[in-house]
Amino acid sequence: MSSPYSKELLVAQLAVQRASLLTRRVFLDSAKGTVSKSDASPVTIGDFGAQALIIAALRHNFPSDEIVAEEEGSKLREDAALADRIWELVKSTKLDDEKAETEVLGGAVKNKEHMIDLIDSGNSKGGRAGRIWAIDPIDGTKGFLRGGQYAVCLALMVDGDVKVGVLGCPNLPVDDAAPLSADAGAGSDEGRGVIFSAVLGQGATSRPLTSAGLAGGKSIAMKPVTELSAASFCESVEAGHSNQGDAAKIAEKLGITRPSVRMDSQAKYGSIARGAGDIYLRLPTSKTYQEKIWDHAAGDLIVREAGGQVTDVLGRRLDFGHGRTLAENKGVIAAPKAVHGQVLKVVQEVPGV
Ligand SMILES: Nc1ncnc2c1ncn2[C@@H]1O[C@H](COP(=O)(O)OS(=O)(=O)O)[C@@H](OP(=O)(O)O)[C@H]1O
Ligand SMILES: [Mg+2]
Ligand SMILES: [Mg+2]
Ligand SMILES: [Mg+2]
Repeated sequence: MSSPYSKELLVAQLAVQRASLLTRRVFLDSAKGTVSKSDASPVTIGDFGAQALIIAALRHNFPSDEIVAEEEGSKLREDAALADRIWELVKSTKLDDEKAETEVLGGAVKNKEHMIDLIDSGNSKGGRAGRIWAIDPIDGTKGFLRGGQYAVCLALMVDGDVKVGVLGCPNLPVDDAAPLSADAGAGSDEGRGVIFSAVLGQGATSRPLTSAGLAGGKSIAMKPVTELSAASFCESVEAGHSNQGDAAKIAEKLGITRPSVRMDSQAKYGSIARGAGDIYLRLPTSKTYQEKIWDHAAGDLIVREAGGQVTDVLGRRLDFGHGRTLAENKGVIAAPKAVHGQVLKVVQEVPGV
């Protein structure tokens, strides 16, 4: 008998793999078709194209599941040139493995109109009931534009609980033992590109990102931390996304002398899950910003399945059942289970956090 969620895992991994290949093509292109959204954050043809390919694969396999995705298609109905560029990418990005491409992912998207409809269909409100997929087609879009790390993120929640999580990180080293670094390889694919995945209760894995079918996976685990002072921690690149000043105070109180590694996207969760780094701190910068579920769902499960604990700054589990946002959480602390309590205690000693 196959293990629970084996089909969901296979589809999610291949969908993330194909979408990651699309984003890689855009990453290498100097014209990324960037437009500004209503909240002034950027979105590119890579974000739209990756979202279309992932939703196409989900609709083919799980037509009645709901989907919460970051992007929407309205801009593409007003901007034909932009839609054309995305369509060129979407129709020409395929996995080399014919069986994976057609039998598992369902092959090519029919036409440009259908592509826009697919992009628009990730508009579920989310919630605590039923099967809901969360998609961030490019997490760390600012990093993607800067030449840094980014991640293609997909998670399945069932009744508000994350069951499957997959992260495609095209710019992280394939080697799980490579030290944590802000270096993103400057566009060279040599030795780079990894897919992290996890199923609840079944552990976490990493595998190389290839253009074929799925490459062999290896089990990953967080590194045991015996001395917190020797730990490495990572945080956001963007100072507006995480309070870097408070993080520095917390590191100092923990006796950590190494500077933080600033890395865009959920690549941070993947990096600590495989023991390249130890702790991920995301400290609120505003009282009103609500974290989005697609920015955390896959990473939360991958870290927990690799032996970590993930909470907010008040020590509460991240609750993905409140809708499109983590409305009842503030910030994120991800660390190996054995030291999470110590880190949380120090976080709570810093005034204002
Ligand atoms: N104010 C504020 N506070 C916290 N987080 C915010 C904020 N604004 C945006 N975002 C979200 O941050 C996502 C990028 O992830 P990171 O912050 O981990 O990476 S980065 O280093 O900042 O690029 C980014 O994800 P993408 O939009 O997918 O790039 C945003 O959803
Ligand atoms: Mg994001
Ligand atoms: Mg995004
Ligand atoms: Mg965004």
